[in-house]
Amino acid sequence: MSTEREYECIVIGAGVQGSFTAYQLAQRNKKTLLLEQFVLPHSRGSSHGQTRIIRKAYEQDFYTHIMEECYELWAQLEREAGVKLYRQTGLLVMGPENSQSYQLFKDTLQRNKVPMVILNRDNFSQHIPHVNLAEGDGAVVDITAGVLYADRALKTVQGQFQKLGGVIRDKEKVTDIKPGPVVTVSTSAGVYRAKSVVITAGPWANRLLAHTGLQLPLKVVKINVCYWREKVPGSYNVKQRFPCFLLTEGKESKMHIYGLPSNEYPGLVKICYHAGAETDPDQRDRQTDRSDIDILQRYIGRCLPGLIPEPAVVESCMYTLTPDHHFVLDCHPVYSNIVFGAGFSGHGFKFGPIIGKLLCELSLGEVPSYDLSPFRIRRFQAKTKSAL
Ligand SMILES: Cc1cc2nc3c(=O)[nH]c(=O)nc-3n(C[C@H](O)[C@H](O)[C@H](O)COP(=O)(O)OP(=O)(O)OC[C@H]3O[C@@H](n4cnc5c(N)ncnc54)[C@H](O)[C@@H]3O)c2cc1C
Ligand SMILES: O=C(O)[C@@H]1CCCCN1
Repeated sequence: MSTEREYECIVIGAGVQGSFTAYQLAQRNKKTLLLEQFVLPHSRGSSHGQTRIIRKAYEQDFYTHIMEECYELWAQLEREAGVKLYRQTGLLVMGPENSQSYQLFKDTLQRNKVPMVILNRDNFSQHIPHVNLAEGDGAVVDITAGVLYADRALKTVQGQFQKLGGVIRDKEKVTDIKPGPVVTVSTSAGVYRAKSVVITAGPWANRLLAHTGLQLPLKVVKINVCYWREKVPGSYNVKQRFPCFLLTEGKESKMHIYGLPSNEYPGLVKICYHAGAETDPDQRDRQTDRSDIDILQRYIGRCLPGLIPEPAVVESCMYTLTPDHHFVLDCHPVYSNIVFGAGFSGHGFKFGPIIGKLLCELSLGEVPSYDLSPFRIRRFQAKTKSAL
């Protein structure tokens, strides 16, 4: 086999997680191949679109802790590539004052001394114009939060990987993985071998893992990415310092509604529902459920009076959900040189740099920089079907 087909590591899937993993490996001077089934860039997975929220506000300390270093890694990439990837806007968290979820967000921010502001009913509209705070809701702002320029970030990290000598082969679908001390990876265009393989296939994770005899309890859902028109252009604009926002569990829904200031499409504010209907990732566009849009319309009509409660643009994206909505970062239980990152459950983008670092460490057999117990597959126990 020629040396172009032999690598120290092969990463499968060039979304945000695979791209950062490949970049980390190349930074460690590992000869790395990044394989992608579609022509890059594409909009058929989970990492496309112009914007994503970055925040330290979480219900669990472990995410807030990891974000400390993650912000630094984003800034490092910005400096290295000379590109702006992050814009600070703050994140407004709103939710029933007495609910567990809202209190957890607030407590985690306070306990971890994240710069924050607690708003009360009297000063709320002064700070956040054009938003009606629902009866009984509390409001707190994570000052550190903001927007990541997602498409630009992906292009940047892939470019830096290539500058370090990394190889990207797109339009090459992985069709088989043969485990062993050296792993053999077959694609639609050839056969490659590597000491280790990292699977970061997003919604297709279980398709790839099936080749290794492992299945994870993952559910793929389609998200309708909705943009809503401002009645007065600029009212919710990033330049007016309108923040990202997030609703914790409320009356209307068990999950969150969230939004980002108008930015990428002038006059349009991105507001979505944090849940969707199940889909086959290859049949995404055949899933036409719009019940989330009804919920959004009702919320916007009630609480965001400066928006026309009819979506102006609807795009599509997918979440890959785990039962507890925490990520999966682990080594294969039988083949330790096969590593995977999956189930990012609609909140993984901001963690890209650190997930890349952790998957790189796992694939090199190193002790990971953070305690991975919340992310290991053993938490699923009976739900992890293994044919092994
Ligand atoms: C609407 C929406 C809003 C979100 N908002 C936020 C947010 O505000 N903040 C945040 O942090 N996160 C957010 N997320 C979540 C975040 O975007 C995802 O967690 C993240 O993009 C997942 O990346 P990934 O690399 O795991 O998956 P993907 O981006 O799907 O990448 C997997 C890649 O693997 C490739 N692949 C699959 N099978 C094969 C194969 N056989 N051969 C070769 N290649 C293959 C796919 O084509 C794909 O490119 C949001 C997600 C959505 C959908
Ligand atoms: O990861 C995030 O920050 C957002 C929060 C709301 C749902 C979508 N993802």
